[in-house]
Amino acid sequence: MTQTRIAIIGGSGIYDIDGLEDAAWQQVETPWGAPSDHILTGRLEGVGMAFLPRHGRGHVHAPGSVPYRANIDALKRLGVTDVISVSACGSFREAMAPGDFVIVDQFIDRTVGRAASFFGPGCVAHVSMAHPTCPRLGDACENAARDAGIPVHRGGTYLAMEGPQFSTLAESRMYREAWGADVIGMTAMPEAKLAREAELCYATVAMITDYDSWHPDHGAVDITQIVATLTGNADKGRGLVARLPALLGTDRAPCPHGCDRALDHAILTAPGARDAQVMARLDAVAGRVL
Ligand SMILES: CSC[C@H]1O[C@H](OP(=O)(O)O)[C@H](O)[C@@H]1O
Ligand SMILES: Nc1ncnc2[nH]cnc12
Repeated sequence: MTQTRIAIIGGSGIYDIDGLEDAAWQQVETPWGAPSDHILTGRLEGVGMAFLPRHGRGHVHAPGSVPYRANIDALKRLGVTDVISVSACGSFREAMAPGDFVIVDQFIDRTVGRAASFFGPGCVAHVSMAHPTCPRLGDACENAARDAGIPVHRGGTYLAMEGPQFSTLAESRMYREAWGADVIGMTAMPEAKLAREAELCYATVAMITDYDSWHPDHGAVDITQIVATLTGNADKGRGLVARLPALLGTDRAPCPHGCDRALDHAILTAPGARDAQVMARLDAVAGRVL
């Protein structure tokens, strides 16, 4: 039986978590460069935890320059089994109001130019992204949010835009009306793709901060309002995280949805045709099958 290790990737406004026993910020090196920051490790109710601020402490990484591959590799290297990605998001639905949380289950990837795979020439792999988030982890996030009294919606499609500018009104209407997206952010892709390649269970918790620009009563997105909403929701985020260890437990059975076996039939490059240098970089991410 594997030991559970829960990672929280903190989004905008979340640069630290408190309450960890044996807390220490650890520097982790990866073949993909340095992660966004050192990683805070420790234990919560006997369960191993790791916290990584996606934009770095002080918010130094823009959505397009977050080192997504290094971040996921570093978490895998630390023995993480489950990744909960927390993201400040705009909402395309009246009912998903600022202050609410949405447990996202689908993504539309509109990012461009970000390194979106650990694989490539020398070792080619294709994983399924049909169901990009882990329902078991989604259950834990939903239950943790409900226990903490947070208004939570289960299921939603996250439109990942490139940014850093917010959407035009025409884009906002298109994403909402024609594409059926529910929330919008700038960072869940390629993070979710990389987590799947690294065989990690992954869930996104969208913290709604605004109505983007489509809503006739709310006008354009305003970063001041976003930050105020985020600050006001910090306790909710803490409440959700605090409940996760009890819900996930210390011993982790294989994922019933197969997230931890995503590479079983994914690698196409014949063993004799694989590039040794490329293979060396995949030691943490794909070591189980290489
Ligand atoms: C602070 S508004 C825009 C910024 O916030 C979100 O970041 P994260 O997903 O890391 O919480 C959004 O994706 C943008 O990067
Ligand atoms: N409206 C919005 N668009 C993109 N990212 C966001 N993060 C928070 N609000 C957002």
